[in-house]
Amino acid sequence: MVGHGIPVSVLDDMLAGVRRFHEQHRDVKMEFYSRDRKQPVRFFCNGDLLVNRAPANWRDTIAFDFQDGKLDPELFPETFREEVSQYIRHMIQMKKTLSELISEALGLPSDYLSSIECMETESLVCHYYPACPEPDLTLGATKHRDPSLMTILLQDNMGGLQVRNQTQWVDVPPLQGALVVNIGDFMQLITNDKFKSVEHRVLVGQQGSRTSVACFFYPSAANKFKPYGAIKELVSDDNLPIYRETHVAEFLAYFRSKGLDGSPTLAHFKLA
Ligand SMILES: O=C(O)CCC(=O)C(=O)O
Ligand SMILES: [Fe+2]
Repeated sequence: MVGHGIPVSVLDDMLAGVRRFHEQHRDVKMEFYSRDRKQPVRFFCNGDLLVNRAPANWRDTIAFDFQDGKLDPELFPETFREEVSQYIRHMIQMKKTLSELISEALGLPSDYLSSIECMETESLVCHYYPACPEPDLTLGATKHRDPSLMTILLQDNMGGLQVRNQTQWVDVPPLQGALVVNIGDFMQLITNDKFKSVEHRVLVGQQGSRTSVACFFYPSAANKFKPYGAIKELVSDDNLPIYRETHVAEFLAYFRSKGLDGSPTLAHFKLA
């Protein structure tokens, strides 16, 4: 979908900021290095390394965890503080619009998804995929489905993102000024398969590095342990719930315990 309402310069500034951060000397970035998820701003390499038996992800990431849209900008690296602040404001705006559109597409009142507070918290991850001398031996990101409700993705002009359509991997070519919106597994769970999450991966290139920014939306911090299951209006006697209820804390813990190994998260929550 085209990022209407978001000036292209905001997207370009964000990508340039992400690149600036990652291309600094390692010592500067190490100030933010952490593998502790409790750190709301953290820089790490190959996030999955310690759990995943699949090939390593050829990328570095700086992540920002916003709780209900809030995170003190003082914690952001100065290198792109303004860009992150501006970008997240636009993401929250766009989330509101998409939340209404998705609610309507489900045949529900437009404020339905906002009323159940399922997309109040944002996790913003800013990736850098270095050029790889032997790109056939690895992947930028191994195949996975996002565990979020929805993800808004911004990519630079290098290409490499692919989505799975049945048995084929299909390129998602970069388009300046455009954002990609992915449905995540938690949305599939609450919509009882009406909206399906998309499997995707990122190839690495030999020529030049790639930057991208993914904004994942999750339930409000206050609802971390609130059970979510199939939306009542979407189930009936001939359309029974497919998955058991779960809360986002459990869902993410399960997702993280297996890493980006490509195995389906939702299978674990399926009712017999
Ligand atoms: O870099 C990309 O285009 C995709 C990143 C991604 O899939 C993720 O962070 O979950
Ligand atoms: Fe993803």
